[in-house]
Amino acid sequence: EAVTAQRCREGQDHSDNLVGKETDPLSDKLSDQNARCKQLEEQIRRSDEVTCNLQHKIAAYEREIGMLREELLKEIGHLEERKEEAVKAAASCSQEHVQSLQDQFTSEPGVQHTLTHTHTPEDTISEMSEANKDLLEKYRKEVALRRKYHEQLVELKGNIRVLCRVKPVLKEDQHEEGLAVVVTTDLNNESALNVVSKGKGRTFELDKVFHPQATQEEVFQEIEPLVTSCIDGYHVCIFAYGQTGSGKTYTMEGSVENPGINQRALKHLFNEIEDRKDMWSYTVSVSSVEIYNEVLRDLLSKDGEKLDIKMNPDGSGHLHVPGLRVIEVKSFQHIKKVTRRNRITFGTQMNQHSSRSHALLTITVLGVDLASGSKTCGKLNLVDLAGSERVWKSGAEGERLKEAQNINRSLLALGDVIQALRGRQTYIPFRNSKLTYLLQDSLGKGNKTAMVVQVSALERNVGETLCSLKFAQRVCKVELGPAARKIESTLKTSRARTLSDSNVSALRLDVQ
Ligand SMILES: Nc1ncnc2c1ncn2[C@@H]1O[C@H](COP(=O)(O)OP(=O)(O)OP(=O)(O)O)[C@@H](O)[C@H]1O
Repeated sequence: EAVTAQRCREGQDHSDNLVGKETDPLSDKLSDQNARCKQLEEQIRRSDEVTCNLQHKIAAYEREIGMLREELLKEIGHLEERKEEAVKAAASCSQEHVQSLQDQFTSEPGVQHTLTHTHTPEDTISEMSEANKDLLEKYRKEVALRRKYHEQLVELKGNIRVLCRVKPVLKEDQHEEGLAVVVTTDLNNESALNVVSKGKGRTFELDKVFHPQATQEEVFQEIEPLVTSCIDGYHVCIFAYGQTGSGKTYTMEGSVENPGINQRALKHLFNEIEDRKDMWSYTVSVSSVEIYNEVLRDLLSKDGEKLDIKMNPDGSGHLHVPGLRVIEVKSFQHIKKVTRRNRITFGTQMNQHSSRSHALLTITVLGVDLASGSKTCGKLNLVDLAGSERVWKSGAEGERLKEAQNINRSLLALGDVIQALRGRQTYIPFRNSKLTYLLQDSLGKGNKTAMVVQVSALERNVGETLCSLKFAQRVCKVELGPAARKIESTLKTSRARTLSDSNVSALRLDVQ
């Protein structure tokens, strides 16, 4: 029995040893995994800390930008006040001077004789014109300072800005299905937009989001610095993107009572030109084209003449559109007369008055500095794109299908160009559509661009809203490098460079 018991104990020890041998590696693995988990938890904690820090930094930068902007505006206000004071002081001083001279002439005939010999009226006039020169010089310096601040402000904001405008729910939307509001803005964060789709929430970060009640003036205020840049000799492109009926035309053209970006930009442009007339002479000209089914038409010609885009035979390397009507305009009223548009519109299931063409209004501003004779050439492209909805949703067939396919193809080409810019590719496919070909000199390096992405807040449009916002985020991540003024001495070469640079990998893209 004792022997049996001894064997049993030995057997037990043996099987314990076996189990121990099998479980040892497992518990080692377990403790390895536990250590790894702890490491990962530590990493997550550190990443959270970094994210939190970055969020604080971003908030601080945004506050700083806000403060800088306020300071700049104040500074501009002060400069304006100082300019007015100086001009007033100079005017009253010269009046007093003239008055006292006249008094002396009339009251003391003897003085006339003395003055003729010691201080002639010509001397006085030349003194006064010297004083005026001084004032003009001061004024020039102030304007230059103002421009510098203005450029800093634009640089601070970045040279490709993606704005989003949420269309308010209108009475005419009320009778249809899918009326729940699924797109919301954030009161505390003016660059965030929340979209709920299939029960899931998603937040998009853009440069600026306008809530549905935002006014036309509020939208324009964001665009205004870019319009001013165009007078300073930059190439600027502002375009509206979004599904049919999302408010592109409302934002760009607006209504009679509530004009949109186009009219406000033109008014601003002519006001600025008037303000600078003592120092600069400007020539403003406009052209207007429509791209419908990949056919380019001149909207300023009587019968919408068909046009083509070609390389300029002058060897400068930039594009031109032979036969395009370019009309010189003298005032805001004049420009309104010549730009009456005639876009091709057809009804689709999405919107009775949907515009199925891309419309481009281009304003060229040539400036001559009266003092130095140097010249600038700015260009403002205002682009109202055709609806971005996917073909299947617009219920298109036959002609309409072809039309929708062309629209989608050109918007896709626009996306590809942006993707290529983002990816620092050596080849940028500008030629894949008439739209991108025409926008070539506004989308490459050295230009300033703002895209207003229009979205509907309603559930029934949520698929298109998500598509538009994804497109917007792609654009948002493209950095075009510092913008470049087009000044005449370097105009030819810089323009040529702008075009050819777009085709090489020299783009300084800072993509996240
Ligand atoms: N912010 C807004 N406030 C008031 N009404 C608006 C606003 N945005 C759009 N609308 C109205 O919604 C309707 C559709 O807008 P709009 O024609 O601008 O859309 P769209 O995107 O240009 O369409 P399409 O692609 O067909 O040109 C119009 O009646 C317009 O007046």
